[in-house]
Amino acid sequence: MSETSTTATPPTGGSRILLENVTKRYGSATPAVGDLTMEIPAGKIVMLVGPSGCGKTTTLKMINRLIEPTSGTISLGDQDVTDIDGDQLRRRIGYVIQAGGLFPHMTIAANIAIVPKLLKWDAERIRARVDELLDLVSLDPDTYRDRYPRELSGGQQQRVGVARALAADPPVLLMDEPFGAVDPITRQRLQDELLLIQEEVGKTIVIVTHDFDEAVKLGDWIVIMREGGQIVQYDTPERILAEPADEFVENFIGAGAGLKQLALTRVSDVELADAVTARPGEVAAEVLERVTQAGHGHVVVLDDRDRPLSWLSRKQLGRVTQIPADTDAGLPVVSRSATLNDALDTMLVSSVAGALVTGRRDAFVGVIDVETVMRSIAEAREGSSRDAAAPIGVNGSTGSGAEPALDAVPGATSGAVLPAVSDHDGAR
Ligand SMILES: Nc1ncnc2c1ncn2[C@@H]1O[C@H](COP(=O)(O)OP(=O)(O)OP(=O)(O)O)[C@@H](O)[C@H]1O
Repeated sequence: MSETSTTATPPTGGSRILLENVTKRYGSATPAVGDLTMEIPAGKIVMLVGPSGCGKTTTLKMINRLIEPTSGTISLGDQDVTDIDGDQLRRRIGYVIQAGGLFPHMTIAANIAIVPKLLKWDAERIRARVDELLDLVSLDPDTYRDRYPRELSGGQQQRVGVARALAADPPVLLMDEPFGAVDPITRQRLQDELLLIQEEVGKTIVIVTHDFDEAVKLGDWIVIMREGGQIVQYDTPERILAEPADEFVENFIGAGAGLKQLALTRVSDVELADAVTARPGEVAAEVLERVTQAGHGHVVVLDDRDRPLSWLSRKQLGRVTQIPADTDAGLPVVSRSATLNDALDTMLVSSVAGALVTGRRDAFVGVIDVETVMRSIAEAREGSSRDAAAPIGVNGSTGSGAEPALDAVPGATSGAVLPAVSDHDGAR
């Protein structure tokens, strides 16, 4: 059983975003963002990282015109965003902020329905869309649609924030430190979920983060910025780790670049093992027979939505007459979008040196064992440098006028990094 997280063509597609010679001054002589030209490829996740105050949020908010650039142009697909009314524009660009930014006096359903209401969708269409989105972000619609934000955990609120941003199916999603306000375990889960959602929706996503590890995990591409919105390096996570552009990037990556490479391989990139499965209520002796015939040591018990409930050994099966419906709270479960790093962490608590792997809506897809992880890590190290096309990212003139395009020559740029351009696929 093996699956892959890579889709060559985005399912619904996002729009390419292009910033051309964009400058933002807030008043002082030094601009917050100076003469930035940057392409965000359609259907990809681009991470903006850099130290506090370097201009990440300013860059992000200029894309949906929450901040107006002092000069330069920004286009979405073929359209200059300054030609689009600000409100109209923001309906076409989903925006997610830390802690979800939900309106406390509105129910979850009403929060998600804000843009569809503005777009005057009829009530039935809105209701259906709200339920569809709650399901997409793994919240049960019947349980959550009528609750208020204060009745949800931080992670759940953040999920609703993502659902709200996706409500009118915008081609672009902007996220400002979306997972900054939740604990590390919830953050890992939300990151995994975002990757699974992206497999379904294929949006163009720009995410601001302080966290380089998050950038490595989520990004098809990473933009490393320094003060003034200066691009220091714009490349794939693999190449930034393998070939940091300079000392600033090295310092930013921090210690353990080798270990961080483990975060580049996902559970979905490796071969998963099959498992024998059973449902609560089945006769234990019959299940034991299946397990024995398959030459396995365990059975995975699944609920009616294929979510794992428990992972029983032959010994445990021998002690019961019927398969129990109990949920094992300590079950080692990992999403298929999780990194091998996450998987190893999870396995440490598992007595069978493995973990159960789940996909969309927490449905069981297979088993990953510790040998597979170790083998994949060794292979990933050997073959880490793949050629991938790099988008444009420079400060200063591109030297080519209106179209600072993919054939721009690195030597023609002033100051920053314009990586080599080759075939445009397969960031990971
Ligand atoms: N409304 C404003 N008025 C004046 N200066 C501002 C304003 N907003 C941001 N700045 C300045 O512009 C620069 C870039 O700020 P920005 O918020 O874009 O940085 P950032 O990289 O997102 O930082 P952080 O990671 O801390 O959020 C900073 O020096 C900041 O002080």
